[in-house]
Amino acid sequence: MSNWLSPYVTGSVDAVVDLPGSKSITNRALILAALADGPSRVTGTLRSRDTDLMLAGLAALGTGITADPADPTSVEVTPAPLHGGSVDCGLAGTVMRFLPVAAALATGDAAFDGDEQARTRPLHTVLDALRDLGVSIDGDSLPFTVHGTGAVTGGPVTIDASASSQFVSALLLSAARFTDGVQITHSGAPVPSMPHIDMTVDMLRTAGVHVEATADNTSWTVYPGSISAVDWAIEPDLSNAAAFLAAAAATGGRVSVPRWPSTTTQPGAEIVGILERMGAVASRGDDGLLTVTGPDVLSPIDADLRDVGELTPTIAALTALAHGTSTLRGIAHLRGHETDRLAALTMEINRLGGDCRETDDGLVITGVPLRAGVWQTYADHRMATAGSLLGLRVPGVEINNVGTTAKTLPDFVSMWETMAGTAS
Ligand SMILES: O=C(O)C1=C[C@@H](OP(=O)(O)O)[C@@H](O)[C@H](O)C1
Ligand SMILES: C=C(OP(=O)(O)O)C(=O)O
Repeated sequence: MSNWLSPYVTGSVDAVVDLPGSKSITNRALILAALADGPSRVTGTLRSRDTDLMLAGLAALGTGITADPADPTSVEVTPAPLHGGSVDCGLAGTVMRFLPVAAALATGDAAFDGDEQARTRPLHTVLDALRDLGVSIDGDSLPFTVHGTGAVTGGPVTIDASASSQFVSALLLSAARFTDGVQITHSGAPVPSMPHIDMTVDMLRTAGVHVEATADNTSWTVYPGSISAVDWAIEPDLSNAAAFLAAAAATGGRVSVPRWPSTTTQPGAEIVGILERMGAVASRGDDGLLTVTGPDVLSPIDADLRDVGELTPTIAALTALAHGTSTLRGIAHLRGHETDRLAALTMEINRLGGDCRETDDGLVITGVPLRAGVWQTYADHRMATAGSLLGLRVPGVEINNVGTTAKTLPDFVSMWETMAGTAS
């Protein structure tokens, strides 16, 4: 795969970057719309590999999906009784975990497969939970087949969700349509990415679903009932915004992101506080314009990223540019993301002459002078954006397969080059 020379800036960036919709909110809205009691319109839909796979998967199972030809981010979703079909999950966690639960409500066999690399991502927890809830499934990882009978009994189920919050979100999203709803008990090490479960609960409530969660983050109940059709307006993707805001921090420059929500369930919003801890200054105007201004020198941090693991590649790249040693903890579960992100970040930062060490649950990174080199991405969109961040400060960083950013941000290269002032 070809390499892309990521832009190097001698000064600082100064840009306004408008981000497309959130992957996480889009794929939840699409599932809820497909299971709702009437048609829904989703506006600001992210159109990227992960979300297009969700659209295609729902359509393959019988849901009516119509994108406005004049504005593909405006999508009409018309629920229909689900039937069997073939679903490609790509490398999308939200598709491989959320959709099988909806497919259990179908009449017929739903066959799931995905990228080679997706076959090793943790998945059996959600399939075992479905089995416990009365669903017949062949397989424990991709590829597998859900034998839907048109109904799921549901009821109590105990799972270990310490490898991914998506196991809980997956069950919650479809459970109102189970005959007995669901009562999930988590048993195991703490659940990562908790704000993503809060996002699921929040969206279920918006769709009129009765859902309860205990304060200790170990059990959730969804009562059986209908899911209301909702016209969903998707917020910009704040996790994708993080890499651009981090560019301001890395270069002592300024990046603004319009339409930053005043309140949000997206964990990506936490990037602002993290950048402030590293020395940046942030403000949000009444018009929703969030601006980050970078410091002359980046300070190291000691941060528990368990809730915001998705931000790790961005933060790790920044700490490799900071003056001092940073410790990132609480992120052992990143070994089951698109790739083993702890190993990948260590390998690639060190390949550029950096000083990164893996621990049991994270990374220890010391900022040292870096050199040119090829940054491998392991089919991971966030590895590509992390390498690009280093490329702003280190001349000659080439990103292998930058196209992997299409997973959640197909326009990444042009947006990044425009921000850096190198767009042709
Ligand atoms: O539910 C979601 O939309 C997500 C949950 C998180 O997964 P994990 O809990 O596996 O970290 C996050 O990292 C992923 O990018 C999106
Ligand atoms: C972990 C991620 O994705 P997925 O939804 O595929 O788990 C991510 O986008 O950082």
